[in-house]
Amino acid sequence: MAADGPDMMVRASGLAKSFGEVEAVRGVDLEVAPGELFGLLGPNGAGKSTLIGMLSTLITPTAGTGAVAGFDIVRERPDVRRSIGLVFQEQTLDRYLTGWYNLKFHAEIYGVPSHEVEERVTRALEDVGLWEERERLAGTYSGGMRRRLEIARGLLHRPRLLFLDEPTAGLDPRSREAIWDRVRELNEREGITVLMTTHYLEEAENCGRIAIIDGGQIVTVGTPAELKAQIGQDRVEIVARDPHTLGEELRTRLGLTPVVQGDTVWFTVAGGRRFVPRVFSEVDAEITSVQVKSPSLDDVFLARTGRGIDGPAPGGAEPQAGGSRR
Ligand SMILES: Nc1ncnc2c1ncn2[C@@H]1O[C@H](COP(=O)(O)OP(=O)(O)OP(=O)(O)O)[C@@H](O)[C@H]1O
Repeated sequence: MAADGPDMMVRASGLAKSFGEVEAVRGVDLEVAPGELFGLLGPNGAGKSTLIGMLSTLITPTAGTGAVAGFDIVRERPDVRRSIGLVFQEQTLDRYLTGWYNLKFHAEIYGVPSHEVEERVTRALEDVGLWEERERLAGTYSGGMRRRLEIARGLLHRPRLLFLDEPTAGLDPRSREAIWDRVRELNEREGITVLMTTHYLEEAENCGRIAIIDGGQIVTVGTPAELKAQIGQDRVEIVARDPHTLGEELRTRLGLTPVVQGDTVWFTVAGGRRFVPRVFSEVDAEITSVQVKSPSLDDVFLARTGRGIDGPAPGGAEPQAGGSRR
């Protein structure tokens, strides 16, 4: 790595991994710049963990190449490992040690110089807001606190890049928010590059850029705003006294394909706000209220993959190839 650091913190080209018949990751190209807070968004089984596993050198790729912090993920494994912090979904803390000793123990095992252990453990606990709780047994921590302790552990060797695999999965909203506060701080204040996976759409909104991954392939990459802008359509929701009549009028007089749900009729259209006056001038049905909603990441996911993030893959277990739906 050059003294001033690599131009890309993560670079993958055609990266692929098969487990027997299962093509978990099918040729991923990805670039993450230093300082980014980057999210991999995809449903269960999309290949997120396998991709992070390859980038963190724990899984050997079947094909393609990758570099992390400027080091090759196959030929320069120790250098990659020194550059990254890893927080995986499985919990591996010792419940019978205090927060402090969990970190001290880890620092010693992983070769942090002994005269630096105290300072690094202190700093890592402060970084995740657990300094006050350092004397408590990890087993008495809440789920959110344990996850923060794991993040602290991932920071002990001062990595430039932090991989977080579903860091908030299974946590309540308050704990999720606390984790996010810390992740944002680490990213903004400390300049640590963060590559995280999530299947929560609202969390993906917090990332600077996201890649939507489905069926082992990246189907689109961009800032949340860019991805939403590409959809180009707003959702107009109209509550009406007689929604079926309104739906029929929207179809026949304005050429729309509205959906009637209860007392609401909705449709998508480019420039929704500018379109609404036309609805009022063209239809006779009585309208109670109108709402225009900009596209959400849910809409982006639907448009890019053909289903909602929690929905089943079309055609059963076989993952959907992204290409045909772009
Ligand atoms: N060690 C393995 N052996 C066999 N198949 C595997 C292995 N690891 C992952 N897979 C399969 O590869 C595909 C991608 O899995 P992966 O765990 O990477 O997805 P994911 O997006 O991280 O999902 P989740 O959010 O559920 O962890 C799945 O079909 C999974 O069953």
